[in-house]
Amino acid sequence: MDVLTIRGLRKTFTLHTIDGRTTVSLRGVDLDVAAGEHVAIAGPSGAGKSSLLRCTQRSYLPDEGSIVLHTADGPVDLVGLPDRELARLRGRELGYVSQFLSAPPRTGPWEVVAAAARRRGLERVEAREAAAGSLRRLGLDEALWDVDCGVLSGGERQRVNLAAGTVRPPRLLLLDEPVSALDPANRERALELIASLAADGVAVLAVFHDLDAIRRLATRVVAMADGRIVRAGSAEEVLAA
Ligand SMILES: Nc1ncnc2c1ncn2[C@@H]1O[C@H](COP(=O)(O)OP(=O)(O)OP(=O)(O)O)[C@@H](O)[C@H]1O
Repeated sequence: MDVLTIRGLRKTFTLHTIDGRTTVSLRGVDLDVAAGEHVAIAGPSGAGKSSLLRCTQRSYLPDEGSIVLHTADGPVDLVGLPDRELARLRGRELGYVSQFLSAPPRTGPWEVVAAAARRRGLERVEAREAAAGSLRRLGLDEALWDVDCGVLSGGERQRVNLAAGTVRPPRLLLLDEPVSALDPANRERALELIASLAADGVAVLAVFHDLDAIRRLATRVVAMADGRIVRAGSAEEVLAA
């Protein structure tokens, strides 16, 4: 069952500060991601990997094409979706985990992750419990659960981010380098958590620079170059090429 259907996606940036020069980041991308699939996007710097994730999250608005999320209420094209509808979907069905945590001031990890669980439909008490389970699973020291996220280390923040993205997982989860700041033991916990999402039917679209993570997690790899998908297949096939 497809969760995400992308067709003819194009994105060009106009650099107003440099005489209106343009950079093309996506030159017509077609991609499907099914429930329980983990699709890793590989490719050199500047290939368009993050642009593809950001267009799907709709933090970038594409110039052309469609990005259809097959939600509980039927298919929805995220391109052109009104902001209110988009905000509702981002809470419940579309998750995005970047390298960086953006938490409101003076909130702690437990509160941040519980708020994510509540947006996905859990009641207050269950949300707190689910958040505690996620933080524990990612090995975040309990002494840190109520401290201001602003004082956490990069690796601690990354785990809070991942816990918020995966607690009560959404239908489609976008991951942009989610384990880049983690030490080996915590990286291992995080990869195990991400691997377990497939069993819940979550569709994952991810960018990892780390080839070992791609080999372990991806059910399919798509290689991008110069704004296009140039190859797709198993991790072995695509990474060998
Ligand atoms: N906000 C932006 N403004 C202008 N140009 C951008 C912007 N975002 C991306 N680009 C351009 O689009 C192209 C693709 O960038 P993108 O970040 O998607 O590549 P990437 O494959 O994720 O690279 P990396 O692996 O280095 O993160 C690049 O040429 C980049 O300069």
